[in-house]
Amino acid sequence: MTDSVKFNRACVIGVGLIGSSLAHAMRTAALVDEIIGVDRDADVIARAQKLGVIDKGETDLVKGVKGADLIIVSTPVGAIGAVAAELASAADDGALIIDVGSVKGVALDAAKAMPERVHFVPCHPVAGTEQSGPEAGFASLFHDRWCILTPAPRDDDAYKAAVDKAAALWSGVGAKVEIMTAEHHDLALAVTSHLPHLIAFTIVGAADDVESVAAGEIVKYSAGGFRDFTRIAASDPVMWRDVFLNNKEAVLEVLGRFSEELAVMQRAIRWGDGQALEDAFTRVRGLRKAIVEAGQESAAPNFGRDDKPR
Ligand SMILES: NC(=O)c1ccc[n+]([C@@H]2O[C@H](COP(=O)([O-])OP(=O)(O)OC[C@H]3O[C@@H](n4cnc5c(N)ncnc54)[C@H](O)[C@@H]3O)[C@@H](O)[C@H]2O)c1
Ligand SMILES: O=C(O)C(=O)C[C@]1(C(=O)O)C=C[C@@H](O)C=C1
Repeated sequence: MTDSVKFNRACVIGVGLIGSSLAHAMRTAALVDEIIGVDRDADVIARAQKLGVIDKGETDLVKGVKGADLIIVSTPVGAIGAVAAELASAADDGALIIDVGSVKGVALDAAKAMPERVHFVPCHPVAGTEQSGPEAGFASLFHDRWCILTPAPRDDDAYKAAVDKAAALWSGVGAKVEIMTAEHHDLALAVTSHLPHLIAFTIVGAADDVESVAAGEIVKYSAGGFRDFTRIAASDPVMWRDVFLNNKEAVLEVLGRFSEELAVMQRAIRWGDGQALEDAFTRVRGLRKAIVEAGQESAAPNFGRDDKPR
């Protein structure tokens, strides 16, 4: 395992929340000399440059990645395949390519399709917020958070070294690194991230549909639980559209189980079965305790981080 790592030129493709956070974090940790931003939106490039997130910017990927020894694909998941296909010929020999997508099956397919001269290591930092765009990024986003790597099945030494380098990069920005298969990642994250987002989008939508409760009342009485759901439901629609389209099977599997549990609750409420409700709530309360003890809970609303712009 490589202990420390340093890049000459990083190219961040998709300079939004995660791309700009990684740019800030790499700069803070002195892991890179120069950062080039590539985004399909020229306005994002202009804003990122003004904020000092990137040194130079480009809307043309082929020009932007020239000379980069590190390429970070931080676009929505639905764009990873097409971006990787361009990188197959545009990236310099020996370049390390990572993505940060929330679904790993699609990134693994892209990594497998890469020529051997470049090294694509799929990554997912399990850290984020409901905000998007270059203004939302901050250097400490990845501190003490997990970053999951799902490497391609390549056993040549150059690829193994690239996986080590990717791990060292994430450690260098404060993350804890874990390696697993893309399939396992996508099922685990369907449970811990994708289904919760789907539920939040649905709950907030359902509240909006209850015509006899005025919108003003929803705002007025949103002090606790519902307010937390509205934060999650404010997440980027394009990002989440792509997550659900690209992790269809795992999400449908956990959604099926959720629906069964919900039906059990519905039945207990209908029949006044207090014991069933109490037993179910007691069982899940233990999970929250375990998460807090493992230090994985975040103190909303600003995650306890001083440098997070709000
Ligand atoms: N937001 C989170 O909490 C979070 C956490 C971990 C991982 N992720 C993953 O990180 C990735 C980026 O998410 P984000 O929240 O930073 O999104 P974002 O909307 O803040 O930024 C995405 C950027 O990508 C650009 N883009 C889109 N398609 C492009 C293309 N084909 N070529 C170049 N640029 C393109 C957009 O213009 C935008 O600036 C997603 O894959 C997401 O699943 C997000
Ligand atoms: O805290 C939040 O706002 C998040 O939604 C972050 C979160 C998550 O579900 O935990 C969202 C998507 C990612 O792929 C990783 C992290």
